[in-house]
Amino acid sequence: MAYVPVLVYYITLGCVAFVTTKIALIVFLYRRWQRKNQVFQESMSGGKMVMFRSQMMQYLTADVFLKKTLRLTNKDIIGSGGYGTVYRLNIDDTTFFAVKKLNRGSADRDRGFERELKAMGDIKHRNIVTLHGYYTAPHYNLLIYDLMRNGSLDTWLHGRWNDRKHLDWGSRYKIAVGAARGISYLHHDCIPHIIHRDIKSSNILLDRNMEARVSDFGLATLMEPDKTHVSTFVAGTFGYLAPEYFDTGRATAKGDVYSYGVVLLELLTGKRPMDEAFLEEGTKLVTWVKAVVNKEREEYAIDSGLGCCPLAEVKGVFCIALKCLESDPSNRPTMAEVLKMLEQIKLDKLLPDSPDIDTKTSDHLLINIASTAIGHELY
Ligand SMILES: Nc1ncnc2c1ncn2[C@@H]1O[C@H](COP(=O)(O)OP(=O)(O)OP(=O)(O)O)[C@@H](O)[C@H]1O
Repeated sequence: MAYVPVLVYYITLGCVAFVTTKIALIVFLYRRWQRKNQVFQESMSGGKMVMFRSQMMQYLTADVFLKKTLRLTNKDIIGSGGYGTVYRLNIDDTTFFAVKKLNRGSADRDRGFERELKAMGDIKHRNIVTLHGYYTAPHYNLLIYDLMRNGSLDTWLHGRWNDRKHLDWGSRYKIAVGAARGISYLHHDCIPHIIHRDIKSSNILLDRNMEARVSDFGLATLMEPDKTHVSTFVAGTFGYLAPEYFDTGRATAKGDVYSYGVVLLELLTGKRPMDEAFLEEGTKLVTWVKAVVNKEREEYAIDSGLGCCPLAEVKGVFCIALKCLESDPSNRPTMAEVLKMLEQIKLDKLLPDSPDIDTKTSDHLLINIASTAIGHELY
């Protein structure tokens, strides 16, 4: 009987030793993983540089990177938006990055800011712009992204005449599918799930193969946009915001689906969501397209710059866009469903023959619609 307390003692000791070793092992592995994934470097100007380790970054030291980054000037600017200015960073003849300088520094931020950035750095997907690292300083922050050679979808569709380039139907369809895949990944495959909150054509960037990459995810949550930036309202951009957002102020995955529907309409019609012509007539792109599609006259709304395109596919994408734009969020599909429907359109095309439309021959109709019919009698 005297053996029992001794036995209990040894069993307890064994359990405690086992649990302690496990915890120590987990801590050790976590620390090693952290060291492997990040390179910390203090800068000369009191900031902190963090680079996430990846294949692309393995030959770069944080030191070289930081020196080049801090030497960026106005002539390196490639764009600007509500959150700050974007620069092109050339490391050598073959390695380039895009550096986004956020207007505010880390002085007014809590530690959650860096935690969010690290979480953003973990996300790797072929339809999402990779965040390679960041630099935090008291008065500004820098985010280091992949450089997207072909700029934004917004510039391709609505840039000044000399910036605007031709996007045929094949390219537009591929962009639609790529962007849907990227957003679907954020919504369904990331743990925790991520709501983008600012889906729009200027946040869909195009790589050298014209593959769509979703950018700026997480930024809307990370920082309140610059108050001077008129197109941005709390989080998100006018023209892309789902109607319920104005009532609730809550960003949801279905709100992203709505914004994605607006991007689909831009791809189909070539028009901006808040085109001046619409505003003058007291309407907007979504309302106008809904009216056109209700009358089964989609061909009148198709971008005249599209050239020859398969009408069945185009109509299919109009139909998906309108599902995304349902006023009641619960009637909208999820992004995974949107992606499936888009892919199905090509599969269906392999079955029966679908008629093609040459939008060039109906140019005069499109011009009529755009210039006179918006908001009034459509036809
Ligand atoms: N990774 C990148 N590679 C290449 N160009 C980029 C990259 N990120 C941004 N840009 C360019 O810089 C422009 C400004 O980007 P930014 O994200 O700061 O603002 P935005 O998306 O246009 O507007 P907002 O800040 O209101 O969301 C983009 O339109 C794009 O042309």
